[in-house]
Amino acid sequence: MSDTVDAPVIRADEPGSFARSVLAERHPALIEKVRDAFPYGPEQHRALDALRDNSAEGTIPPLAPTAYDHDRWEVWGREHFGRSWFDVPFLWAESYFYRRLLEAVGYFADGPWRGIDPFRPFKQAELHTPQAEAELAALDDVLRRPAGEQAQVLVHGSLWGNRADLGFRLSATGAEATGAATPPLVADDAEALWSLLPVGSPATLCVVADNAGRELLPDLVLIDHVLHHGRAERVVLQVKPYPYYVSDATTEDVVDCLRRLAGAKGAAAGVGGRLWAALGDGRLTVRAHDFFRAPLPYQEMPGDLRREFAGATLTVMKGDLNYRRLVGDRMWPPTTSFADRTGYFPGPVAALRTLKSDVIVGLDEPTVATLDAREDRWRTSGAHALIQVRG
Ligand SMILES: O=P(O)(O)OC[C@@]1(O)O[C@H](CO)[C@@H](O)[C@@H]1O
Repeated sequence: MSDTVDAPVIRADEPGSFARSVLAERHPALIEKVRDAFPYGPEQHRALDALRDNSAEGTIPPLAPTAYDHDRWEVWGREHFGRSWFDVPFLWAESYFYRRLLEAVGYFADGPWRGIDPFRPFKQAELHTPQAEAELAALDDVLRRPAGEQAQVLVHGSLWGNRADLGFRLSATGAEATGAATPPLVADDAEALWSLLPVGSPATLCVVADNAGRELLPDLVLIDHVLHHGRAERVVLQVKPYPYYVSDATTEDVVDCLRRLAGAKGAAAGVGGRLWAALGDGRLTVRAHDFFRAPLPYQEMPGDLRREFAGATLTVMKGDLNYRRLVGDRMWPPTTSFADRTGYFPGPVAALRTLKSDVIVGLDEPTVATLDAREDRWRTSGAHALIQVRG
């Protein structure tokens, strides 16, 4: 690891970079989308205007001393307050932007808007699109196939479901946004993943969720498969403790998805019913550890979370943000070993991720050469995906 540990931390200081486009283009667009989705009052409009102006040009302000979780952000933000949003680590800047956005809409304040998820309308709409309907109907066929085939299809469903996040679609176009064809994976350790969960083993699977809506639905279907086919005795689903990165799943989103499944027709309803029962008898647990909304890499996880991961037979990290936190949000040479980068992780870990930011490790030379030769933006377009496992 030591030869690559100095890979540059990703920041948004370079005009034209992906990170810059997220802060300078996606974030202002998101503020307007949230503003339009709710009948907010003048105070919230003023706060949203202030956040828009500040995050475009200003320096990063600390939270007010009376703010919810002020003390934690004082520590997390010590080195960054007072600097430009573009000069601090990209991971930190995005995370703090979401914290400030919640503040602006009154999420933490006493009053009627407390606890109202500003992204909920978008997450809910996703559950009722024709695509979601078709994906649920397709389960009638998929769940009749042999178990091994189901496993293969469902892991890909969960993987490509990651392409569906709203933050990504705020700037993606064409095939990137609609998610047309799915090319071969740039790394595919699916076999290693399933070998860690043999049928009949007393495994505990931990799934660290990413997005709600159209990603969480296939995640839940995959979890049902694992429990129903005896590949794990227990599953722990980790979600975010508060709304984050637009579409990230919270407990409320899990409940919405379960209701959607249970209320669907055919095989999907069976999945919903089984998962509902699994929550009732403790085979499935939902947790929302506080660290999942920290602006930090998993290498800095606290002891209790470390112990939790250590107790799992396998931890599956869903999505791009979890990948960045898992391997470190740096410009690694793409052939850097995934096993080395995740060596600190306290147990077997798998990443299921579509490529939507600059970070990438664990590729072989020929794959990198082919991608470089064919596409300018293969790291960030969302057109490619991977399954990587460290056993
Ligand atoms: O974790 P997800 O949902 O797969 O992806 C989230 C994400 O693509 O959105 C941001 C840009 O809006 C990226 O920086 C980030 O990694």
